Amino acid sequence: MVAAQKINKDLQEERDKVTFVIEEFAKWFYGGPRQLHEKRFLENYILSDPDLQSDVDPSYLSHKEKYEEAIRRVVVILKRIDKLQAEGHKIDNVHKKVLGSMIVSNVFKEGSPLTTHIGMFGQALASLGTPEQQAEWLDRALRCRIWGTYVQTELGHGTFVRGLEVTSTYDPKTKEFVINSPTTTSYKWWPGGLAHTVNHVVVFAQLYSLGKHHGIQPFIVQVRDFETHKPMKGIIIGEIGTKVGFNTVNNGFLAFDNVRIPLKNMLMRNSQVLENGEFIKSQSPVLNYGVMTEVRVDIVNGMAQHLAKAVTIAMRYSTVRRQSPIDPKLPEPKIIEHVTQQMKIFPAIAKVIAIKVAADKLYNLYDEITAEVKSGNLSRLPDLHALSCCLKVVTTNEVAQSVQICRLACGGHGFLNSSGFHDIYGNVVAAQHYEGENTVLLLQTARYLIKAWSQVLQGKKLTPSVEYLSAYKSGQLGKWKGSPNGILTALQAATAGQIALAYKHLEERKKTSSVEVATSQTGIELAKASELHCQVFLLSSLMWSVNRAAKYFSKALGEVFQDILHIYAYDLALRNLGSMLQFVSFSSADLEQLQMDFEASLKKFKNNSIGVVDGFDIPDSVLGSTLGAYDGDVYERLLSAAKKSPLNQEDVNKSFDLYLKPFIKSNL
Ligand SMILES: CCCCCCCCCCCCCCCCCCCCCC(=O)SCCNC(=O)CCNC(=O)[C@H](O)C(C)(C)COP(=O)(O)OP(=O)(O)OC[C@H]1O[C@@H](n2cnc3c(N)ncnc32)[C@H](O)[C@@H]1OP(=O)(O)O
Ligand SMILES: Cc1cc2nc3c(=O)[nH]c(=O)nc-3n(C[C@H](O)[C@H](O)[C@H](O)COP(=O)(O)OP(=O)(O)OC[C@H]3O[C@@H](n4cnc5c(N)ncnc54)[C@H](O)[C@@H]3O)c2cc1C
Repeated sequence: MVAAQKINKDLQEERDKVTFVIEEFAKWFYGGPRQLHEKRFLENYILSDPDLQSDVDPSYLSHKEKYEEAIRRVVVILKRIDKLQAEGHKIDNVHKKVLGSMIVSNVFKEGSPLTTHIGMFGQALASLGTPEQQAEWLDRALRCRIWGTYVQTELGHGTFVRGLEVTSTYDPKTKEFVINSPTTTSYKWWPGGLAHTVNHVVVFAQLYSLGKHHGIQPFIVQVRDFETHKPMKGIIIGEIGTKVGFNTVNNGFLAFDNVRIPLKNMLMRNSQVLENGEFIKSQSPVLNYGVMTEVRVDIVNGMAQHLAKAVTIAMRYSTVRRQSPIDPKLPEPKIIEHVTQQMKIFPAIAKVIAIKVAADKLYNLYDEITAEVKSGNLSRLPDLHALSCCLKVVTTNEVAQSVQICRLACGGHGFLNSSGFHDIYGNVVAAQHYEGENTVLLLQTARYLIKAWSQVLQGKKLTPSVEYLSAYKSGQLGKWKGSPNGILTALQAATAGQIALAYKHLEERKKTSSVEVATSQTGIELAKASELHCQVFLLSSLMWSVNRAAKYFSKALGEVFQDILHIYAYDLALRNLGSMLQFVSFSSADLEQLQMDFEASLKKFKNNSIGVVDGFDIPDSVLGSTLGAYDGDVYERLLSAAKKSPLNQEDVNKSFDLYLKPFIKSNL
């Protein structure tokens, strides 16, 4: 298909310079040839459905119409998936990821009202429900015959889950729970799909039984009638209004007026209530937080894909766009020739790879540790929690910033909706808020780091992700070397130094305050330490992966990975100089050299930059951008998109006769 396209000649000229086989890179990026093949098959199979070929640009629709169009598209896709499965094509986890983050993000530019159904409601049933409960609800949920969402946050509390107000009180006489929202602040608020889409919820509420409080527990509640879709008795439900993005996610509010549900509707894989009201405690209260952990892991993977879209747009546009002669005797260059443009885009390309590699490692860790937890071994759960929290934060923050930079790198045209940046940005910044507020999650990782430092002080052995703290304590880190490996050790020294300082100040504060107050007072340093620890993880994972690539891939691709690693490491070092200067000794010559090395790495990568974004393998139908299409036909696309504006469907708008003309006349 691509071969038949007429390609912009500047873009072709740059593609001709690429030194590696793009297909080899794409296979690596998607986890292997099978996965790449399946991804392409699914994208093509779903997006070619005639009912998705509508010429309607949803950004011109009203809020209500956008939702209705999103639901229409949901059903088209669900039918398509049903057909595929009926033909014997198994939808596995790989496909779910593809569906979740690529196709869905383009078909539903502002998010899908069913993402939390698949990603959270289904997951809650699978991980919190007993086998009997799964038999009753899970299969129907997976086949989308019931729709649900994950209802935790309230108007008054999102972060502090233990502070939620909705109550679930067991009535042993009727063997029912009574779910109630006692105050305005106890209204459930935010869940995706809640407002007008779902008919079930997994709701988190404070459990009371036989007059005793047993903390936050999950319950399944039907909120709308199967036939009429009207709210069930005692259910007050609606939508929370327009947002910065995510406008088709149908986020809702929900209150319960003493709603009765049967005993079997408490999800009892972990804790249980017996018929007589007796409460059986789970192995750990945090087992009920498992769905949040899983989604944090998914978010990291999603961030690599969002940024891949943004850099594909910025890179292709920068190859097609010509502006401002560099040498006055020569024609205007492609804007990618300006080194400042390379400085904006190439580190963002490197970040896609670093985040993808970290997400893969996190998925592996998630799978290993979840299997251990299922067999009753919770010992490594804190490792997973600490890593998933800080990675969720740092990747959402970094990607939000990089998407902005890519948008700005496209000049004025980047500000058009048709460029695609607006929707990518809306989806990314939403993730800075949801699934745990970013500062709060950094502080969770910090708890782990402080414990690790205390173990170092006691001479204990640490888990691999924090082993560098022992190396710092024994004076092995802190000498500057300008290689990626040297940057990693410098960053490790800065992180360990920051943790040691936070620990010291925490201990000092503990002399006059409680642990909790002292921890809160030390929050700024703790959050900084977590952020740095995450950067250490990202860089060390990338180094590990690039070294591995040298063994498994062609020499040409191995070199590209090396170039990417260098750009990533130099950029990271330059951005974190302040933190490193406190704990590592540099000369001004070292810093001058770092800047020169960074600039040289941009130059070295330049010829392969277009090849890498092509290797992200994002078809135009998924990218949805006038600036970033494969053929580089930017100006025709901009014009054609503008012509579709509803305002352009008539020569004169009625506001002229209604307002402007009378005004001009009245002032004569
Ligand atoms: C056609 C369609 C096809 C469709 C196909 C579709 C395919 C779809 C594919 C799927 C794609 C999906 C993509 C995503 C999209 C998502 C969309 C948006 C979703 C947004 C959802 C949300 O937004 S949903 C609400 C999230 N709301 C939070 O996120 C609250 C944060 N708030 C807390 O999470 C707790 O409140 C907080 C602070 C920890 C304190 O909890 P607390 O007070 O109980 O505990 P403490 O702080 O006292 O901690 C006590 C000890 O527990 C430890 N610990 C705490 N948590 C732990 C944990 N999780 N695991 C282990 N350990 C944990 C801690 O480390 C301490 O350990 P230690 O004592 O040893 O230090
Ligand atoms: C787009 C979107 C989709 C969502 N989807 C869902 C969903 O499907 N289901 C669901 O249940 N929820 C959902 N949520 C809710 C979301 O999970 C919460 O908004 C999020 O966890 C943050 O909690 P909060 O709003 O209470 O923030 P707050 O905690 O009120 O944060 C406000 C400020 O207070 C600070 N702060 C709070 N506590 C601390 C602390 N301990 N230490 C230091 N600073 C602190 C924060 O850092 C922040 O700066 C969604 C939210 C959004 C935006």
